[in-house]
Amino acid sequence: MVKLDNLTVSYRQHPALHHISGEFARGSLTAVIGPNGSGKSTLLKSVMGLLRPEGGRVSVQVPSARIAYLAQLTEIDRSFPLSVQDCVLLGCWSAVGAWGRVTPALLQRVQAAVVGVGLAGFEQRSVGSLSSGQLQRVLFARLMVQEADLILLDEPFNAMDSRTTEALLALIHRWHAEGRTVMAVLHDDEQVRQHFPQTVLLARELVAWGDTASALSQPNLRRARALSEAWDDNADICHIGEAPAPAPALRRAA
Ligand SMILES: Nc1ncnc2c1ncn2[C@@H]1O[C@H](COP(=O)(O)OP(=O)(O)OP(=O)(O)O)[C@@H](O)[C@H]1O
Repeated sequence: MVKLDNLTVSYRQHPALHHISGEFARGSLTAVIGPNGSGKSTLLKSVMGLLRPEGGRVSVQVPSARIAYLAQLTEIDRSFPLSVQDCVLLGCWSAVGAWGRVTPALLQRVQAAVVGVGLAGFEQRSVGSLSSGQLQRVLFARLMVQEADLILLDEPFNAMDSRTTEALLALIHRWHAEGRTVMAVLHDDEQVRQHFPQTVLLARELVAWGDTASALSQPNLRRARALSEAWDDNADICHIGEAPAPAPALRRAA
C-alpha cells in the first residue's frame, strides 16, 4: 500500500531520513517510534507528499482524496476563524466538493463525530478558543468523517487526558478492524506494545521494521539510543548513492 524504496529526505542537505526501505501493508496498524529528531514526522510528511525525497522514492497506492493526515498540534494554525462544526465538516470535502451542497445527512455525520469525541455543545465555538486537548479531539472528529483508507497520525495523543486517549485508541482499533491502513507517530513504548501490532523504529536510519515485540527488543532500543547520541547535525552532506547494507535487525512488514 505504501512502499519506501531507499528513501532519503534532507533539510538543507542534512539527512533526516537515510536510506529507508520497507512497506506498510494494506490494513496494517503501525507505530512509528524513535528518539527526538529521528525523522518520524519527516516520514509521515514524505508519505503525504509534503516533502520531496532527495533520494529513493515513496509509492502510495491510494488516491490522495482517500488519505487523512493529522499533523502535530504545534503545526496547526488556530488563528483561522472557523467553528468546530465547520472544521469537522472540512473532513467531508471530497463528498461536498467545491460547489456541492452540505446535505442534512452530512451534517448528521459531522454531529455524530462531534458527539463521538465528547464535544457536544461546542459546535459553534471557534477553534481558536479551544484548549489543546479539545482541538485535538476536533481534529480526530474531522478524521472520523473523512473515512479515509490511509490514516497518518503525528503524535495524536499529545495534550490528551487518559480517558480521551483510551477512547481514541478504541477508534484506531475500529479503523484497523475495518481494514484501513493506519500509521501513528508515538513516544510511549508501552502504549505501542499494547495497541500496535507493527512498529517502525527510526534513528534517522531504519533500526527495525516488523512485529512490535521484535522491533522493540532491548538491543534495537539501545541501538536507536546510541545512534541518536552519535548524531552530528553538522556532519557532511549525504552521498545518497551509497546505500548501506541492511541492518541484521531489519524486518519488513508482512
Ligand atoms: N523544516 C526543517 N528545517 C530544517 N531541519 C528540520 C526541519 N524539520 C525537521 N528538521 C530536522 O530534521 C530532523 C528530523 O526531524 P523530525 O521532526 O522528522 O523528527 P521527529 O522524530 O519527528 O522528532 P520529535 O520526536 O522531536 O517530534 C531533526 O534533526 C530536525 O531538526
